[in-house]
Amino acid sequence: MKLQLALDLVNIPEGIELVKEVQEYIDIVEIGTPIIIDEGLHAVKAMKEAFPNLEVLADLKVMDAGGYEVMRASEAGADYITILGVSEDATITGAVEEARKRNRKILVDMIGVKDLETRAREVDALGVDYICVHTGYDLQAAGQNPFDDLRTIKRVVKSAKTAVAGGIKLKTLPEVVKAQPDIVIVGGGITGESNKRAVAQEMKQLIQQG
Ligand SMILES: O=C(CO)[C@H](O)[C@H](O)COP(=O)(O)O
Repeated sequence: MKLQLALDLVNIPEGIELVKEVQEYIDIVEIGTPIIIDEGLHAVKAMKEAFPNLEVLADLKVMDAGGYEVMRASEAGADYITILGVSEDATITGAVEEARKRNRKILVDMIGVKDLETRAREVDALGVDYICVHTGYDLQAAGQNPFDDLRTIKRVVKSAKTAVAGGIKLKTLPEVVKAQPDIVIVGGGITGESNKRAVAQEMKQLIQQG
C-alpha cells in the first residue's frame, strides 16, 4: 500500500518545502488540479527534478483527448496521470495506450460516477492501472466520505489496482487501511496539520502495519 501526498493549495516553492518535510514517509507526490491550473505542467517537472526518487502524479482529471494529455504529462515527468471515469471509453483507451508506450500509469478517478459498480467493471475491462474512488471537496463539505465506495470497488474490480481519496485523516486512516487499497491519497490530512512530518510518519506506520 502506497501513501500519496496530494498538494493542492500551494505554489511550486511551497510544495517543494512541504515535500522536504515528509519525503521519507510518502511514496507518491500528487500535483493537484489547482496547482496545474495555476502553474501548468511545469509544476510536475519541477517536483520530479527536486525529488527524483519519488513518484509524481499529475492530477489532470482528463476528460477528452486522453492520448494527447497523457503524452504531455509524461513529457513533463509524471509517473501517473488521472483520467475521469465519467469520460468516454475512447478517451480512457487512448490514455491507456499512450501510457503503455511511455511506461506510465493511468489512474481513473471515479468522482461524479453515479453507478459505481457498473462503471468500475467497465473501466476495469479497459485495462487501466488504478481505479480510484474519490469524494471531492464539495461532497466532503456535505459530510460524505469515500469509505463505502472503496469497499464497493474492492469487491467488483478484478484487474486494476485500487486507490482512495477524499478527506482522509489520521483518525479515519485505520478504516481505510482495513479495506486494503493499493494507494491511499491524503491532502489536507497532512498539509493542514501543524506537525506534518509527525502525521505523515504515523500514517506511514499505520499503512505498513496494514
Ligand atoms: O483531488 C483532490 C480534490 O479534487 C484532492 O487532491 C484529494 O481529494 C485529496 O485531498 P484531501 O485529502 O484534502 O481531500
